[in-house]
Amino acid sequence: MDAALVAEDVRKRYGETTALSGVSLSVDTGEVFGLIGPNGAGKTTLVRALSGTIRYGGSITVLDAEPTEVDRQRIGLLPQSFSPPARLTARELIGYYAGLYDDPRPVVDVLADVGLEDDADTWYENLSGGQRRRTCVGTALVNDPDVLFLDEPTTSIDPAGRRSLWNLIDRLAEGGTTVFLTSHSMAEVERLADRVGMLRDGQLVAAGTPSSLIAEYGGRSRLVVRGTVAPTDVTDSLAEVTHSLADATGFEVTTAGGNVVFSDVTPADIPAAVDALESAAVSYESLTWTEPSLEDVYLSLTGETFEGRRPPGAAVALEDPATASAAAEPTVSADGGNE
Ligand SMILES: Nc1ncnc2c1ncn2[C@@H]1O[C@H](COP(=O)(O)OP(=O)(O)OP(=O)(O)O)[C@@H](O)[C@H]1O
Repeated sequence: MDAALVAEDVRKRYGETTALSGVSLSVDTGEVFGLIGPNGAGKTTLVRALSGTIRYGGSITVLDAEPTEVDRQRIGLLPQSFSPPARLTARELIGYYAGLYDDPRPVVDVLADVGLEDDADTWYENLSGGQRRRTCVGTALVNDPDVLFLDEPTTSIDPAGRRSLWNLIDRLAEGGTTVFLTSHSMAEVERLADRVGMLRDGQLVAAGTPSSLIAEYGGRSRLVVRGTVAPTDVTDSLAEVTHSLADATGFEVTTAGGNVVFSDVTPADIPAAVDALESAAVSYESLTWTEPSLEDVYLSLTGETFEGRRPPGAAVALEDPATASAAAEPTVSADGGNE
């Protein structure tokens, strides 16, 4: 497949600050590439370099041309911060941007794409934060771009609006649009991106499909048995019990903070673990199965933690051991993690 974007050894300094130090990547036509990384990692700087709005070192081609030479009709850019005139309506703003191109899309179609038909005639200053952001997304769609750069597109958009924007991005990609987006929402990137790049301190430290990154950096799936109590007539040591649980199931079993943890288990393995707990007469409060997610990849590559973060990946809490076998096919929220 043809590459729509190719970056080789891209470098950027702002005075003493190194924002990008040798980033190389390529994005295929029609691919959705998600760029993640901590604040200050260089994501916006890379979007700016790729979209031809800053000078940089190294080499970039977008649609086989240098970023500043590429036909602007073929590029759409949603910057991270965007401050249009406050007393233009959403319709006027999108119409203004449409007027910059020779062959723009009908403004009503763009308003429909971003779900603003009902608020199209409200001044920008009177729109909610999410409606404003959707207006801004609309301005990047007026020229039906072949390559679309979206720098944190869903910031301040509510869950329903976010989902409809995700569906829109899906449709654009299905139609052949190449999408390069940045996001702090791992759920968003996992949902949308064909491939993900992780930027840290101006360097691309990992890139691949979400599943390959999760397999490489996400850690292991686990069944956490909370509030465990060993059978006191046999032993009061949970550590001793773990040996019998490991022997009975063949899994690695450890203890952590009063919990028993089975590692590398699939949902189909849960009944065997429940049977082993019962045979060993271990009582417990609940079972939670977790699988690694992009969030775990992020955490492992940055060493950061998410405040108030729930356990990694899709979680299934099973209060009643009798229901454990039903967990072989757990319901997993597509929205998932932290936003
Ligand atoms: N115009 C500028 N002048 C000086 N320094 C800048 C400028 N733009 C960015 N920087 C610095 O470059 C580094 C990378 O910034 P950048 O905005 O690209 O990061 P980011 O990954 O997009 O961050 P965030 O997630 O917070 O949006 C940061 O240290 C930032 O302070």
